[in-house]
Order: sequence, then structure tokens, then C-alpha cells
Amino acid sequence: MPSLEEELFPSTPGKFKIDRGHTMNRQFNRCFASTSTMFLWALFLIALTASYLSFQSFVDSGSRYFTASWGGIQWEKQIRSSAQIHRSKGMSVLVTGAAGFVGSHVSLALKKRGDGVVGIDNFNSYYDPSLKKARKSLLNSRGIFIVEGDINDARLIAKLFDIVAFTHVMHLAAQAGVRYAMENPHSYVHSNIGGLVTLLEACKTANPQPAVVWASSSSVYGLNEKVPFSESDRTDQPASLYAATKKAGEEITHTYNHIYGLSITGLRFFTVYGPFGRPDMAYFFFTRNILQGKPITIFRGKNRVDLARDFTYIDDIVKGCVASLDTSGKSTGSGGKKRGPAPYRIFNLGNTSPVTVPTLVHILERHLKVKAKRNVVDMPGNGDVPFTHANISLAQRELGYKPTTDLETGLKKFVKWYLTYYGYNRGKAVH
Ligand SMILES: O=C(O)[C@H]1O[C@H](OP(=O)(O)OP(=O)(O)OC[C@H]2O[C@@H](n3ccc(=O)[nH]c3=O)[C@H](O)[C@@H]2O)[C@H](O)[C@@H](O)[C@@H]1O
Repeated sequence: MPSLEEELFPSTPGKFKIDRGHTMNRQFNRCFASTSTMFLWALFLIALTASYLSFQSFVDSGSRYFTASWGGIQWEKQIRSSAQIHRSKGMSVLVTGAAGFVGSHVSLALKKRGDGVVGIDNFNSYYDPSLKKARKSLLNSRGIFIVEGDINDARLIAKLFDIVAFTHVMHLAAQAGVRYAMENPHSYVHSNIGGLVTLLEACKTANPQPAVVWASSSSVYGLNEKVPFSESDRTDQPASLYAATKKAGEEITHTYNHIYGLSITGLRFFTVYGPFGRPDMAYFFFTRNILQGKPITIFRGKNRVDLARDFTYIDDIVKGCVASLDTSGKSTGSGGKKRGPAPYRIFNLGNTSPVTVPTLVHILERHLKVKAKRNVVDMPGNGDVPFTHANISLAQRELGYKPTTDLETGLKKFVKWYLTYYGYNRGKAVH
């Protein structure tokens, strides 16, 4: 007679072969035995699945508990305090990319006039994170808390909306840089598309929904030749993957406006520069190289034509951002559903007076009192466009936007900051 163990775990299929010489009773017993075997098997599988699932959720919550850099009573307290509004009819703004160049300046301006500001930044190493940490310290000293986290982290973003009923989101977190897109294309999709969608999902679900103002780019005008660039011009021939992801952002935000009633304002920034700027941009690393006596490479367009940019000073951009928040109008959705039409706007924020790259270098030389070692080469096919020039009449009309700083004045302020921050010590950080 086979043991129970042998019944449950037959070592060979032959053990279940029916012996023709056995009685009906024996066959019934066999049948009963095989039904109970199946039952026990089913029980075993259910138990196995259940324990696997609970183990998974333990691992999940456990790993978040042990590794997350966010959460806790103190953390929530800092967020609430940072979001507090100190003026009548003020706003509470979630600023993404708050340790970034534009993000840090906008955060400071909002806080200064009494709005509540909470920042979020992932402090990635696309450029020197110590500069981001320095911006963070500056913001902290003014009572602005920056959450260390990624906009792709849906749970974190949802948590922030649980803690604060943000009236506005100033979305400035992005993978920036035109030429780096050839080196690391996926980082652009990750931040500028994946991150954007994660953020918009949270905004659409939030109750009340915030109004969203976000950074697009002048690069969406791509290879257009008609100048100056107007918001109604075509934007379907981007020259870089960076530009393509920003253009995609404009389409994606449109769908969230259309389906969920989110108020959306997209700002096409034109080559923003100034103190605490981005070290990956030409004016910044030209300054460093000139001070260190290293050569700089100046790109030149077709037929030896100089490249030109509508360089825009940071303070003018900040005014445009703040005016966009002030005039954004309300989102109309609730419970993830649209309740009526909401504003969808796009504005150029430029300086509307393009300057060539060689002129930029001349101005830097004058302010630095050092001669540059020039290396002029034909523009490589790496995503650059030959020129940019903003038509800003729409922003002027709707936002009261009026840039007041020309490149000469703006670079003087930048150089003053650069020398204070890094010192004359050949462009190396002194702190
Ligand atoms: O306004 C915009 O849409 C974009 O402005 C800048 O992009 P870009 O204008 O290319 O700024 P830089 O990288 O600082 O280049 C400025 C000019 O210097 C030129 N350049 C750059 C690098 C170099 O080594 N040599 C050189 O001549 C470029 O061709 C360009 O004409 C920013 O990097 C983008 O993030 C932003 O979206």
C-alpha cells in the first residue's frame, strides 16, 4: 500500500495506472484519493502565491522604509512650514528643479513676496552637484525647503499633494542642454517626457487641481528661418532630441488641459544666463576657460556666418515666470474629471535682440580683462540651430513682460558673481 507521501508526490506516473483486476470500490477510492490530491495541491498553490505576494509587499514597503530619503514627521513639518503663505491672496507653489538655475531664482522671488514655496530636485550629476547644493543652502537660508527626490517618483509627488494643497506648480525640472542629447538620449525621455507625465498625473488627480506653468524651450522652433519666432509659427522640425522632447511636452500638456481641465502655461525660454547659471552653457564655460587660459571653441554657421542667440537675463525670465503664475487662471477639474474649459497658453520669453557668439566672447573678454584663445570651427551637426530671435509681443500683452537687461549689463553681473563665487583663482571654487 502506497504511503500518503507517495500518493501526493508520485515518483513515477505509472503509480497511478489503473489495475484492471480491482473492484469498483477500489476505483472509487482511487478517484476520491485523486480529488483530494488535487484539492491539497490547490491549497498548497494558494498558500504559496499568498506568501509570495505578502513577501513582495514587505520587500517593497521595507525597501522604501529603509532607503527612502523622504518621509517622517519632521520632513512633513518642514514642507508645511515652507508652503506657508505670508501675504493676502498669495499662492503655494511646488517648484520642480528648485536647485536648478531658473528654479532657484524663481523660488527666491516667490518667497520674497510672501508666497509659499516647496522645492523638489533630484540633484543629479549632469553638472557639478555642488553648485546645486550651494543654491539649496541659499534657498534654505530664506526658509525654502527642497525635497530631495525625483519627479518620476509618483508616490513622492502624491505625498507632497497630500501634505499641501498647492495652488500652482512651477515645473522647471528637466534634462537640459541641446548637444548632450546625442550622448545620453534616454535621460531626455526620462525627465522631459516620463517625469512630465508623472507630474501631470499627480496634478490632474489633486483636489483642488493646481495651475501648471512649465519650461518649454526656444529650441522648438528648430530649423525655422522666419524671424522673429512667433508662438504661432510651425514647431515641427526640431534639430535635436532635446527640442523634440520639449515639443512633445507641449503636446502632452495640451492633452491634460483638454481631458482633465488643467490650466497650463508653457514658456519658451531663450538661452537664459546669469549668476548661479548652468556650467554646461557656453557663456559659463567660456568664462571658466578664458580665466584658466584654456582655448574656447566658437562654432560658425554655413558660409562662415556667425551663430546668434537671443540671450535672456535671468531676472527678466523670473519676472515672466511670476507673471505667468499670477495670470494662469484656475484649473477646472476635480476628482480627475474636467468640469469646464481651462486656459492653455504658450509664450516666448526672450530678450528680442539677438547677439552673435563672437560678440558674446568680446563682452566676456572686456569684463574679465583677459584675452580669449579662440578656436573657430564649423558648427558640427549636433543639434544646434544657427540663430534664435523671440517675438515677445504676446507675452508683453498678456503678461506685461518687458525685458530690461541687455547682454552687456547681464554678463557684467554674471562675471561679478562668478569671480565672487569661484574667485580669481583660475576659475576654481574657493569654498
Ligand atoms: O533657449 C533655448 O532653447 C536653449 O538655450 C540653451 O541652448 P543654447 O542656445 O544652445 O545655449 P549654449 O549651449 O550656451 O550655446 C550658445 C551658443 O554658443 C555656441 N557654442 C556652444 C558651445 C561651444 O563650445 N561653442 C559655441 O560656439 C552654440 O552653438 C550657440 O550658438 C540651453 O542650453 C537650453 O537648455 C535651452 O533650452
